[in-house]
Amino acid sequence: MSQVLECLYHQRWSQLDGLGALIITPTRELAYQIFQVLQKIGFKHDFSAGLVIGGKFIRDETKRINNTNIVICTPGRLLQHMDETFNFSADNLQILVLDEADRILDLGFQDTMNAIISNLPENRQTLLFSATQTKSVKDLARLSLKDPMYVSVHENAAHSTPTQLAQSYLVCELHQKLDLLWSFIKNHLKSKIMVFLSSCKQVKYVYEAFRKLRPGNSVIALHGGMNQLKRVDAYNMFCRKQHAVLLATDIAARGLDFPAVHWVVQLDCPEDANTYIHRVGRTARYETGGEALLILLPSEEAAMIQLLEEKKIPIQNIKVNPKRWQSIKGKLESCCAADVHFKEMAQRAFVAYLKAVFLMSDKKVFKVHALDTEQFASSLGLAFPPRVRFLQKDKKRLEAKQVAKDASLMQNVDSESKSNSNESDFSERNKLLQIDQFENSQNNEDSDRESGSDNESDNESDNESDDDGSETCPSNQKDIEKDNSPNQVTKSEKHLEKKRNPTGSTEAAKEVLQFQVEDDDDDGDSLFQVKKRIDPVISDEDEKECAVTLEKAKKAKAVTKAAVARKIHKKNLKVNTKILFNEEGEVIQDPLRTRQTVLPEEEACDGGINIDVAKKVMQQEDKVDKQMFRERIKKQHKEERMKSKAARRAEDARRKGLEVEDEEPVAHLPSGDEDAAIDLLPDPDLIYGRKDTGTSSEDGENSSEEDEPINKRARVSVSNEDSAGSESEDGDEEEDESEDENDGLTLEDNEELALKLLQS
Ligand SMILES: Nc1ncnc2c1ncn2[C@@H]1O[C@H](COP(=O)(O)OP(=O)(O)OP(=O)(O)O)[C@@H](O)[C@H]1O
Repeated sequence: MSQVLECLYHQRWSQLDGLGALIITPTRELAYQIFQVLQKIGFKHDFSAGLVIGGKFIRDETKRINNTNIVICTPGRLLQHMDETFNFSADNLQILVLDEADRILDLGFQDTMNAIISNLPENRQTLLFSATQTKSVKDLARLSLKDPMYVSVHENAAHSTPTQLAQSYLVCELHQKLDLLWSFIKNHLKSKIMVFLSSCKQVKYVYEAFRKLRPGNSVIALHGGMNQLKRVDAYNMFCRKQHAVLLATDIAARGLDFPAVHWVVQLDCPEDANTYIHRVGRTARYETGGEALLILLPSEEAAMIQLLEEKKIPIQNIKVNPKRWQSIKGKLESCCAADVHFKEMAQRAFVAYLKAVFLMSDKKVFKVHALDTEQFASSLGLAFPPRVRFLQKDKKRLEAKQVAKDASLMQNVDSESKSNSNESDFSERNKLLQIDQFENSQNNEDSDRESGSDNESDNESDNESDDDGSETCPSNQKDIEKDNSPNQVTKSEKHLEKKRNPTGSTEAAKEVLQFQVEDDDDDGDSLFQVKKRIDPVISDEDEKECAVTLEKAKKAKAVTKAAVARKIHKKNLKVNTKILFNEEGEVIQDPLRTRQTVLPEEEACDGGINIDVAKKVMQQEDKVDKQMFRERIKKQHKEERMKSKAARRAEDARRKGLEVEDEEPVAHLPSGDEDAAIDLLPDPDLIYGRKDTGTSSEDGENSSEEDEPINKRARVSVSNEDSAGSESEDGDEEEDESEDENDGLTLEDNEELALKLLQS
């Protein structure tokens, strides 16, 4: 860090010069820690510095990154800025620092780092730091280093780890690991302990389990599946605590400088000796002391210890004091029974561990088929081991290999035993059993030599390692059980069965409760999650039926209206129609639903739809609709009028008897009001129309449209009358009465009456 500050200071670097130093780290925590150190030691400088890591708001960074002199970052986020941030330039870069350089340059970051390096100027100083530095020429070439200088602290030292670090290992079975950890924590309550596990899901589960069981020391979790704020919180909390337990994945293995860590416990075996060195490096830092404990499985011990010795790591074997042993298996079982989420976490942890072991490249150390999965599941509190598909597939692959070997051997045996053709099935079966046993013992020897051995072969290796190692392993009993277990017989029977029926159904399909494994994106470290699935026990017939139904369901397409219409049209099907009947049983024709227009062009269309003709038909139909609508409204109005007229007449008759006052319209005329008088004159149109409409209305026929202006005019006159002070009711009466009057007058009478009125 001081080198970076010094370099820029000597060059009189200013904010206007842009990016001068770039520090890249593999984890966010490490970047955060370096940033904190930079703040401490560089606060008197004028340089601007920025922490550019994932899990933060990129918009804030985008605004500032162009004016930042020292950027501390993780590779992914830096590349994102290089790709997306306008004007981001590293052209003036003076110094590039790769912390934990071997990790940064390994396969996981290869593409990202290549892209980043291609954006950097070649003339720069490059500093690589790591406790396990890469000397790979290929890696150095990628960085375009000229005359690189290698500086090492431990190059000629007797050991590659600090002398003040006490290192030990103990061997225990997989199903005893959690009890061991619990016992260890309970016996070191005043210590600051870091515990390394191989996957996020294991960290999650163990954290949750210990949170429930309360060991008496603070338990903190740190893994890649947590959001950034929680990660920073966990980091800071563990830094502050005098004694606590940090459960972590390898994101905490490198570079992090937690103060005064007493113990580093590696509950799961590190992937290689380098990872071991980085993990134990979290304790015994600078001049302080510390202790490291490595937990190994019997199947891991020999190969791992050999790797550590090759790396000059002094480590001694220790044994557990059985008096201090505490088991939490029962408690975990009850937690799983009480809390389904906890149980699911246990299932995920189970699968994640197996996956981690399965994916390890060093098959001499990591033998996934050597693991006793049933006991492991039970130690996590699970009643049944979840189904792990990748393991099953791998087992099947190995079994198929085995069967092929058996078959070839059987052929030889058959040819030899042709002379004894009268042998019974029973003796043949016995022979097969013997051959099987012979084969197994052969394979055991082979698989001990090979990496990724078969599970059947691991009993012996277990025995060997038990002899070497832990007191806690009840291996003898287990082996006896295994020897007498139905598995051996089942396997030879399976061979026989397979010989008879090579395509026979799998036993796995008939398990009652199984789980399937799927990809999981939310976790950085592990890729799989457990999904609960219940496979009912089904007969072959049911299975066939199911298969047929599924096949049909797959073939069936979604039915659309258009598809139905096409089908109807193709098959000339007649669609159902709705017919209404009245009480007499006659069909009620609904004119709105029947089409009125038939065009000759339409008949010429032979199937299909002619758009132009259809338009014409629609226009015609539209006219018909309008006409029908008008008629319906008129009819309604007329009915209303007739009703109100009848009501008024009845009222009038009640008041005045049957007398009709002829002079009434004139009597209501206001004197001197010419316009009003003219308005009140009988309209010839009205009179003529009245004659027609009057009769027609009497006949119950619809009145014509021309009635409307007449009525309007009559209404206007009434309103004028109203404005002159007369009662509206009377006006209405006048209109109606005049109508009645006019009905009895001839044209000549009306004309005469009009002239008289004009003269007056
Ligand atoms: N000269 C020094 N004086 C006092 N303390 C120092 C000195 N150098 C380093 N330290 C302390 O030693 C500890 C480890 O230092 P640092 O983190 O730089 O080591 P490292 O080699 O980078 O470790 P790692 O390989 O884990 O990243 C830190 O707590 C740091 O403060």
